[in-house]
This record gives sequence, C-alpha cells and structure tokens, in this order.
Amino acid sequence: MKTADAATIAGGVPGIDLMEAAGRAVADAARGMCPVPCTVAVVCGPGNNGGDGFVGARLLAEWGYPVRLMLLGSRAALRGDAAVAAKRWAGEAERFDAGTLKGCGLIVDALFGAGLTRDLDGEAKAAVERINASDCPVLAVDVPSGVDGDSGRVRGVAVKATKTVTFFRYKPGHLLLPGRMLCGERVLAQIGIPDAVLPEIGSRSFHNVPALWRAGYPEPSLESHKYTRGHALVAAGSEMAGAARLASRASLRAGAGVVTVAASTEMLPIFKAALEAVIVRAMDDLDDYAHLLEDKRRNALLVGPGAGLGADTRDRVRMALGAGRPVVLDADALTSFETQPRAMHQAIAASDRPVVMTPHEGEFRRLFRQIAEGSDSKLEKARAAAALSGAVIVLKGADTVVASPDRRAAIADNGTPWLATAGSGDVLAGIVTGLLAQNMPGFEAACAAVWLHGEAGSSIGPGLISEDLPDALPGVLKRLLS
Ligand SMILES: NC(=O)C1=CN([C@@H]2O[C@H](COP(=O)(O)OP(=O)(O)OC[C@H]3O[C@@H](n4cnc5c(N)ncnc54)[C@H](O)[C@@H]3O)[C@@H](O)[C@H]2O)[C@@H](O)CC1
Ligand SMILES: [K+]
Repeated sequence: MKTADAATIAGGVPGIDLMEAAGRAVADAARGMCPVPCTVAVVCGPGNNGGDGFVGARLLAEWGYPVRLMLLGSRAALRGDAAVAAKRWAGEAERFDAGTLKGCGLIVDALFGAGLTRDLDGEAKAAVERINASDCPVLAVDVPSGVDGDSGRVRGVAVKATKTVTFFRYKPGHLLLPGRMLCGERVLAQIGIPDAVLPEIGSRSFHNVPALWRAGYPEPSLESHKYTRGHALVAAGSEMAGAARLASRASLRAGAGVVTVAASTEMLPIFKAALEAVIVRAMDDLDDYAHLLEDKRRNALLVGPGAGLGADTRDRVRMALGAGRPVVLDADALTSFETQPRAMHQAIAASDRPVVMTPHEGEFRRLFRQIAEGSDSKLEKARAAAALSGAVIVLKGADTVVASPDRRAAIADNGTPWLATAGSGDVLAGIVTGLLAQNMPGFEAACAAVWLHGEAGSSIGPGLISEDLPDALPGVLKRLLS
C-alpha cells in the first residue's frame, strides 16, 4: 500500500485527496450502519489511520451526527496528511478514557492501520480493550486495530469490528484467520488509486475468486469425447475404500472424462457396487500400478485417500512422480513421508509436471517442521513450502492458502465450518485431480478446486456430509460457467 500510495501521489494525486476519499468511505459506511443519526465516537491514532478518522468525523458532523473525537497522543504530534486532516476538524480532540464511550451508538476505530509495527501495549492496548468491552457496533478503518494486515495475526490485542472499510485492495489480513473474523463485514472502497500501480507493487498474493482462474477453467466443446476430457487414476490401495470413492466421484464431477480407481482385489466389489461410472482395476502390488501407468491416457494421478501408510505408498508416490504426469498427493501419501520429507521433495524435483500437495495443518507440520515453526503467517508458510518442495501447496483450513513454487499464492474465504467433516479433504483432492486431468495448470487447478469445494459446502451448509459435496458441484458449476 505504501508503494501504491506513493505511485499515486507521484502521478499527481495529492496524498490528502486520498485521505479525504478514504475518510468519505468511512463516513458513508458509518451512515449505512446508523441511518438515523446517533452519537459517533471516532477514536483516532497518531498516524494516517487516525487522519482518515479526522476526515470521517468532519463529514459525519456535517451530515448532522453528534460526533465525539478522541485522540491517542497529542494533536501537535500529528504529521503530514494526518495533521492537515486534523486542522480541518473544527471540533475538540478529547482524551480517551473510561467514560468517553458512554452514550455512543457507533465507534469508529481509526487507531492503527497499515502502519502497525509492534504489539499493542500501554495506552493503545487499554483503548482497544475499552472498545471491545463496550456493547457498541464498531466500524474499523482499514483493518481492526491490532490486526496485522500482512498475516491476519493479532498483535497483542485487537479490535473486534462489526464492519471494516478498507481501500483499493483487500490485504492478506482481511482474508486470513483470525483477522477475517475480527473484520466483521468487509467493505472495499476505491479512493483514487489507479490499477496501473499494481505492476509496480508486484504483489503475488491474491484473493481466491473465479477471476483468478476462470479463463483457464476447462469446458468441453461439441467435439469433445470422454478421453479428450482427461482420465484420472486414483490409487486406492487396500484401506479406507470410502476415501477413494469420494475422491473418484469428485474427479468425475469436476469434469474428468474417465476415472479409474485402482484397489486391491479384495476391495474391488465394494468399489464396483458403489461407483457406476468409475472404472475399477485390481492393484495388488507395485507391478500392477506400473502396468496401469503404462496407459498414457491416464493423464492425472491421485495418491493418498485410502492409500495406507508405509513403504508401498511411498513407492507408489515415487512411481507416480516419475510417470511424467500431473500428480496430487494427499493424506496417507503425505504422512508416509513424515520421517523422510527430503525424499519426497527430491522425487517432486525430478517431475516436470505439476504436483499438488493438499496438507491440513497437522500434515503440513509433519512435512515442513522448520517452516511451520519459523513463521506465523499462513500465507508465507505455504509459500515457503512450495518453494522448498517444488509442489503447489494447498494448506487447508477455513482460510485455505494455495501457493505455487513461482511465489503466486491465493487465499480463499468462501468455505463454511460445515466442511470440517470426515472425507471432505478426499473430495477436494479428487476435484484437483479431475481438473488436472483436463489440463488445467497446477496453481489454477488447485485454486479452482478450493473455491468449488468451498462453494459446494456453503451451498449445503448445516447437515453437510462429504457424500453431498460431489453432487453439489453441478449446481455450483452451472452458476460459475453461466
Ligand atoms: N497516503 C496514504 O498513505 C494513505 C493512507 N491511508 C491510511 O493510512 C494508514 C496507514 O498510515 P500510517 O502508515 O501512518 O500508519 P498507522 O496510522 O496505521 O500507524 C502509524 C502510527 O502508529 C504508531 N504505532 C505503530 N504501531 C504501534 C503500536 N503497536 N503501539 C502504539 N503505536 C504504534 C506509529 O509509531 C505511527 O505513529 C492506512 O491504514 C490508511 O488508513 C489512507 O488515508 C489512504 C491514503
Ligand atoms: K483501524
């Protein structure tokens, strides 16, 4: 944002104009929250976030709202645009103490935004605690004060907002937990920063929404037949038939033309009975898997759901990665490398096709211990793991991050807590595999799968079980593609 602001200002827009536009967006949001004028407490900090607060306070007062402005620090200490904004505020700047929020109908939190540099303590911490203790709705300016915009982390203590107005683009902290929860409803306001500054910023972080990957989403044409739509091979092994069934069905729903599931002979009847459109093949040993890989039409491979832990699964992972095809590694395929993650990274490095890993936090910690302990930003953790392993990393959770070895990363916010249920990850892995079978590139396929999975979950909601998810995909896809 500093680069964006500076480039805009260098392009001829005075900084105070940006602040005026930001303050207006804040005042508009406040009016939306309290259409009938109520007393608004605007709590300002010592930097430009406070400056936005001064502008918002002035406009609300002009619109007939009784406004009380409180300032952390002294008016004389304000600098730059914030000092200009403060001069335009004709009212008082009160000290913020225990009594000052009494009788207020709305609090505007303009304490700290992008300039937060350390954990809150002392007077600032007390101010945030007082705001949180009041039972007033809170409108946060840019980010709830105390939330780190880069990571979504709480720096000591943070405001719990009802609504947050931010500017130009969302920041990672608006999408990552716990920041996202502390924002309440989010509003994105444009304040005159042109999109042309984006290349200069060079950000590789994205919000996982269809605009990011829709252009590469595979759609069949009239000339397509089932093999041109790709053929996914799911290596099920001999355990947990349900996991591989869910993944296979999800691959088909995601558009793979054909799905083969390979399982031990004793498991075949279970698969045959449960999956009509899926081809079922016996795989009792590694030779059987090698034989299945000989058919090059099987062009995307999934190893993990129901694979079982141990040497056999490790060998199958190595064979898949050596087969010159996109590979998805999930569940047991990941955990089987817990004690030898380097061996997995080496096998990935030898593959020239996309590899996607779909760990949850626990699996991630086992495979990337140093990275997991070394950073508290989920975004940077996933990014570091992608760089180290050479795979696209899907670090799952309510704020799933997809990161690519080329440093692109996307954060999803469209899931639902109802997706935290057995088998949900198997479905996700199956969707990724189905999209890779249709030649979608690795990062885009992973992002699209996460988004579709989130939408499918949200479309079902309470009572969701993983079996429902593949069957919810047609509705989601219909909306997406129309
Ligand atoms: N031209 C611009 O730069 C624009 C900036 N805007 C606003 O400006 C904000 C960023 O402004 P700033 O960079 O001045 O930063 P902030 O206003 O977020 O905070 C910086 C101030 O807080 C102090 N501070 C930081 N961490 C602290 C802590 N833990 N405890 C106590 N004090 C602490 C710093 O010493 C500094 O005085 C954005 O969030 C946005 O609201 C908008 O007005 C749009 C235009
Ligand atoms: K704030």
